[in-house]
Amino acid sequence: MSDAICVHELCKEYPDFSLQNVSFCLPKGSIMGFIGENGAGKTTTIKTMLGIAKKTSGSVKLFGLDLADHEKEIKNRIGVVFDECSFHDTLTALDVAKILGKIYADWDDPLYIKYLKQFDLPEKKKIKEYSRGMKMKLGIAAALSHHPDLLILDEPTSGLDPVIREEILDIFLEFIQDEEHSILLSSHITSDLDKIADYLTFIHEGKIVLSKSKDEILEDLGILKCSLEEFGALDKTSFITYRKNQFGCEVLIKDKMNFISRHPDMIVDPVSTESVMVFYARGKTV
Ligand SMILES: Nc1ncnc2c1ncn2[C@@H]1O[C@H](COP(=O)(O)OP(=O)(O)OP(=O)(O)O)[C@@H](O)[C@H]1O
Repeated sequence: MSDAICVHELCKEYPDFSLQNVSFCLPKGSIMGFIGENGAGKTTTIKTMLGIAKKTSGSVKLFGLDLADHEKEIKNRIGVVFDECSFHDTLTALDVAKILGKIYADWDDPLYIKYLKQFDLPEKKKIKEYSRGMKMKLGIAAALSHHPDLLILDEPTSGLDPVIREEILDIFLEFIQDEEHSILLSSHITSDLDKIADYLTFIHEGKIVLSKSKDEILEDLGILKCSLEEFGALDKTSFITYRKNQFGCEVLIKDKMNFISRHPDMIVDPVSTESVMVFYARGKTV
């Protein structure tokens, strides 16, 4: 299986923040959830990958090609949505079609109009009169309407109600059905990622802390609740982080099956995407 995205040791320096050797690959035909707390570096990674922000070092391949050498081809094959609306707010949805029709070789007006109707977006209303959710839906409609092979979406479902979120997640799932299309989706709404992501990449303070298939993560990791005495007796290599609370300790265990076989008396609960994010962001290491 070839990769739609392959990021290798990507670095970006801002005065108060640095992206440090970010590496991950997204196999073609799959959805990757890109997760991290506010300010972890998700948008910076996406902007640096796309050349919108200049990288300090590292390499990015999209469809196996270098962006610098194949910019036009690559940009035609990608649909991008950022959490802030990228269209000027005096435009209407129809104006957007006129502009994008000139930019993208495969722009599909009938498909765009179909999405406007499906998402209940008025064609002639100015974007400044759209709600936040409507602007987000417009961005998604526009990104899908030039038949991209890859969607890169920064918080695409934030600001949307659960009904339209589910509809959009279904569209994303349909999009990857032919195994040629892929999606990188950053989100705080971990329940959305639980539903649709095949791979999860966690970023914390500018570094990738975990990037694996969701199934592997769910099989490998577990949460142990134990007393402080029990925690003190644990083999320190058996866990990743821990959090103390008023009752004792919660511990993010790795190689869960092996741990359970060595500690049959202890109860290890399954992890969720959200709990893994919180353990990496707020848990302590030894
Ligand atoms: N143009 C910029 N100049 C300087 N610093 C920046 C710039 N853009 C982002 N940063 C800093 O980089 C850090 C990471 O920001 P980024 O937007 O990538 O985080 P994020 O994970 O997308 O967060 P959120 O979930 O809140 O959108 C922040 O500390 C931010 O202040």
